[in-house]
Amino acid sequence: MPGSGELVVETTGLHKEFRTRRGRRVVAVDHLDLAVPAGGVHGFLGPNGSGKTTTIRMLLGLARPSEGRMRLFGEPVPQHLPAVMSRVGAVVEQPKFVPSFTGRHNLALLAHTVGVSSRDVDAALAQVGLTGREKERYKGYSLGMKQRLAIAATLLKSPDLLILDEPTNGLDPAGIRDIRTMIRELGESGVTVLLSSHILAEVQQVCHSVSIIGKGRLLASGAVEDLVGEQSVKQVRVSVADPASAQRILETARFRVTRDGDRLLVEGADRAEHITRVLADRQIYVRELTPVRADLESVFLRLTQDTSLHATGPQRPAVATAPTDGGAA
Ligand SMILES: Nc1ncnc2c1ncn2[C@@H]1O[C@H](COP(=O)(O)OP(=O)(O)OP(=O)(O)O)[C@@H](O)[C@H]1O
Repeated sequence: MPGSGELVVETTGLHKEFRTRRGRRVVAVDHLDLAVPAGGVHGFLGPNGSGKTTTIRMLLGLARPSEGRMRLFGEPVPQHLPAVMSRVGAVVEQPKFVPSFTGRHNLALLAHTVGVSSRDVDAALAQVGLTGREKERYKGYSLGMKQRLAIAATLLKSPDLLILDEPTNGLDPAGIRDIRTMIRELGESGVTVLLSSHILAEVQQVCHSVSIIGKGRLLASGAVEDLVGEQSVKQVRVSVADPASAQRILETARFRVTRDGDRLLVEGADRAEHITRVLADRQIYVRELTPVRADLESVFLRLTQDTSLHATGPQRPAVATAPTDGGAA
């Protein structure tokens, strides 16, 4: 196991450009600095097409970077990939299982090739919650069960790092919940999980830390709590007897107000006193006034929407959030 404080995954200035058949340049990953600490679940978040899969493919030696450096467990890759690959499990695409074989038979075949025992097969099946379903044929498995078997296959060699690329894609809500629980348990068991996803609400419940990317660039990274705290929307939720009148009064006083059921969301968390006074002057008395904390989803939306407003160019946030006003073409 890596020591505490050690980075399991690290990229510095990682850059990848593709050329389309017509010769157009596509920047898939733009000078990306990633730092994934040991232990727990790290979310690798970004909208579709933001460069997550390309980054993961480069880490695994499946694509060649145009520029930049990468390390896994402190070792430079792809140069030292053979030395560290035994510690890495990855589900990037659906592995090829034999449809007519049972789940267990498929895993046993793989176990044979990686040289682990049938006891390890049963342990991996138990870890992904397939115990009791292992004697069913693979072709009868639901998408969620297939995904779990794919993860079980990577667990056979007891990896220290598990890389999962959009593992809940195409699953129904129950399947998503099952996979989420499983990922959380894996993170708690000491495995470092790098979980790529564009589904934010999902990730917030599972991840300890995240890196958020947009258009191949790092927009923010750090502990979920810190990101949510720093990027808080600076709104207050106001409850009054007559929200419609209160909204009119506050808007006249140049506050930005939105309706939230029978309450109001007012921008300007630092102006709580002013809000109370403006309303009291018109005989409207505040029953509740609470600051609204952002969730990861609203942080993500704001950050990724901001990137669409700025030209592309390298940004290197030191620790937490990247400035969104520094992009240069
Ligand atoms: N082989 C390729 N040739 C040309 N462009 C590519 C190639 N692979 C990826 N791209 C482009 O690179 C960008 C990043 O793609 P990538 O698949 O890494 O994003 P992603 O964040 O994983 O997206 P998704 O969530 O949709 O899987 C996209 O614009 C994509 O079209």
